Amino acid sequence: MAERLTAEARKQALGGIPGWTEVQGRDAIGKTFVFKDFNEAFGFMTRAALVAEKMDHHPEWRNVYKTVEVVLSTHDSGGVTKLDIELAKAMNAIARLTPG
Ligand SMILES: C[C@H](O)[C@H](O)[C@H]1CNC2=NC(N)=NC(=O)C2=N1
Repeated sequence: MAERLTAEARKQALGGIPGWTEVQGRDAIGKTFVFKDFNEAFGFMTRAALVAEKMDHHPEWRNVYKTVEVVLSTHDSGGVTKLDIELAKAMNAIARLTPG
């Protein structure tokens, strides 16, 4: 099982992934992506879902029209691990290919 990052390691990792912040009240990270329209938002989710499934690491997320709210946490470990950081980076890379 992946190990939870220390608060310090989490903070440092977040510094390298623009837009991601700590979720208040739980050991998780989050980002709200805003795209041009629903098509772009859902395209992002489709691409991200394929990566998540390949990683066997799955997001908590909510889509309303062109906005996708994402929360990442490693449920098996009860907090943020390197898997969440990897998926967050992958999502940022995918979002760059999905113009908002
Ligand atoms: C059995 C399977 O590998 C686990 O349940 C995986 C699936 N996807 C997961 N996703 C997330 N975000 N956290 C997990 O702990 C997790 N565990």
